[in-house]
Amino acid sequence: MTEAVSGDNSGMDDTSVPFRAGFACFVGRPNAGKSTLTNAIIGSKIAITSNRPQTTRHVVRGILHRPNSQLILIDTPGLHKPKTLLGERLNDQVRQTWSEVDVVGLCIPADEPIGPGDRFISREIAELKAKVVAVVTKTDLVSRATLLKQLTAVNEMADFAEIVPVSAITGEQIEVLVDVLSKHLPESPQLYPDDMISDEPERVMIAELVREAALEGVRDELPHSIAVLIEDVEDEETDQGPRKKIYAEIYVERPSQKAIVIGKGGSRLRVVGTRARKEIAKLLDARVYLDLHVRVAKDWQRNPKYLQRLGF
Ligand SMILES: Nc1nc2c(ncn2[C@@H]2O[C@H](COP(=O)(O)OP(=O)(O)OP(=O)(O)O)[C@@H](O)[C@H]2O)c(=O)[nH]1
Repeated sequence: MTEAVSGDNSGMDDTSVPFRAGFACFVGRPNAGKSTLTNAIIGSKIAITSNRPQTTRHVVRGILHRPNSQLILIDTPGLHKPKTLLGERLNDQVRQTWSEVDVVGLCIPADEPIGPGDRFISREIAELKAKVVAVVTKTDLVSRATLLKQLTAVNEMADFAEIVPVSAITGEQIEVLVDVLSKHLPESPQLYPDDMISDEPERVMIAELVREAALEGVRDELPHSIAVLIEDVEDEETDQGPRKKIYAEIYVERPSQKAIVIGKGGSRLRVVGTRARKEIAKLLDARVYLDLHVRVAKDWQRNPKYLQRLGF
């Protein structure tokens, strides 16, 4: 059980407490709430979330600065049964990430019984050098009694360093979780400068925002068939001042999917462009011009050439 107290040490200059820094990631079966939790902790929209499983593709990092620690969060895609080359590469990427972190937070939803998926992942991470903290997510969805039962079940499932119940939606216990994760980091000097919240390449983050906008409202029709490549980002001067000119390509697998993305007379693509542009402008804190193209790349999920181009 967690024994950490949530504390705001800001302003304190306590040299007797060693500085800790390192990497942490959340793992868990699809839909366990990993991305939402990462967002709640970092406080900025850097990992794509959706109510469909397996939407997190890229390893995204957020950096959390505290007076005595620096926690670097890595967001991994869910481990799943690989059906395509993309699936296999994603699983390799997940295992690679797991082997590099200091602390792993195993996310188990409070509102669903523990299943074979949770046990499978739990066994895999038990082999790692990392400390494993069990995170019981979505506590806002259950009663205290149900939560207590789930905490007991999690406690019996494996030997965790700690168990922390949280709700990413209400924010309950988020600070406690950060304290617990930070406590298990190794003693180390700061690894990144103070003002960084992410070292994910800007283009990957921009691509995620375009992808999210393109999927909005049509997730059922095109769940995994969309990928986005940022071809170029240019700084340009205009009469209204500087702005970023971004060239993005949306890849789909079939002409029918291209039609869905573009919509009648290009109507949907305009909405996608506007939505994505606003989000990108927020991310970059700049004026943005977005040039969007939709291309059909047959079976890109199975084609090593495309996968490489798209960064997998
Ligand atoms: N009520 C409630 N819902 C949550 C909470 N955390 C996540 N969810 C919802 O659960 C669903 C899945 O959350 P994600 O964060 O996308 O889950 P994930 O584990 O990253 O999923 P994959 O990317 O598929 O591996 C979304 O609909 C979230 O809104 C929470 O604390 N409370």
